[in-house]
Amino acid sequence: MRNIVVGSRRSKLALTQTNWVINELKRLGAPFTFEVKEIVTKGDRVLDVTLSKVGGKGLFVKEIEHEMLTGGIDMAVHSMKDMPAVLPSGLVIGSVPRREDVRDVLVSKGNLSLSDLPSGAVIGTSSLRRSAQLLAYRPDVTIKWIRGNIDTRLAKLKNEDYDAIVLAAAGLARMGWSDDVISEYLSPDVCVPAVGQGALAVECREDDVELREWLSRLNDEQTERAVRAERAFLQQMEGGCQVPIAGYAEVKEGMVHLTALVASPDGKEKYKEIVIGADPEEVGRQAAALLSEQGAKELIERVKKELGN
Ligand SMILES: NCc1[nH]cc(CCC(=O)O)c1CC(=O)O
Repeated sequence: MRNIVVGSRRSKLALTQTNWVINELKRLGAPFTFEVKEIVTKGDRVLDVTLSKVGGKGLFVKEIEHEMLTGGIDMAVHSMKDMPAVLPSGLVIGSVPRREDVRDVLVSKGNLSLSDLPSGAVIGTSSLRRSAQLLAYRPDVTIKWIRGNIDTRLAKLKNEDYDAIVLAAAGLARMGWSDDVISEYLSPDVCVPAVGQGALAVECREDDVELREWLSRLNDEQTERAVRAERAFLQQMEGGCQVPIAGYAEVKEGMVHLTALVASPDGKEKYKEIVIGADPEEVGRQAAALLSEQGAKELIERVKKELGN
């Protein structure tokens, strides 16, 4: 029986997601044995600065992809949100399993909602996307950067001077936290989720026909089409991690409904559109074109220049 070596980051979330996929494949009857190989990525080593400053989302997947291309591992499970819009040649996303809750959630001291937090409240996040949208809704709160995995952030909320933090509902659920810790599910109208949020990407070599056959059985077509639209939008915007970008699609009666957003870091400038269509990539490109026309492209160029690249 073929042994599939599955590369995974060492974090509890990564290992949980990896083991979930392995168990699903076993349940479907895949004729493989599985072995998990832990890989420490640059994103895991650099914990002291915001991600946007050290090179963005590619940090969590680059080393894993290198091992896959050189045969050290056969497959890897990533949070879709951490995947750059374009994959290296020779690798594919072999499966997009059914998506978890896509929403961001507020976890606050005293169980207060975003509108009930007092003026000047300190909210912890290290996501430009979240901070821009929080500030757009509540310009009177203070954003304070916070890093570390989900458990670390919850501990920091308890022990440090944060009044609230924002996390992905999906991460909390996968880590086994009860929704009792959640003070408010933020509506996608208030905080548009990140491209790929709540979804997984199972990556493998393009020419691994045998493994792809089994991965395809774990694929959820609606999630896949939604994520394709979001990622096509992300690719067109080419904003990297430096500008707040959000994209969230749903498939309803066969049509892809994409909400796309680009904002300034202070949340004062905001471009947002909903595009509906049958072809995911086309929907993503259309959303990018619409926002660009309105001024999002100029905003991205301006922010890049201000940051000196
Ligand atoms: N930013 C890191 C990250 N990458 C994936 C998740 C878990 C949720 C998901 O898959 O969207 C998280 C934690 C979070 O944002 O709260």
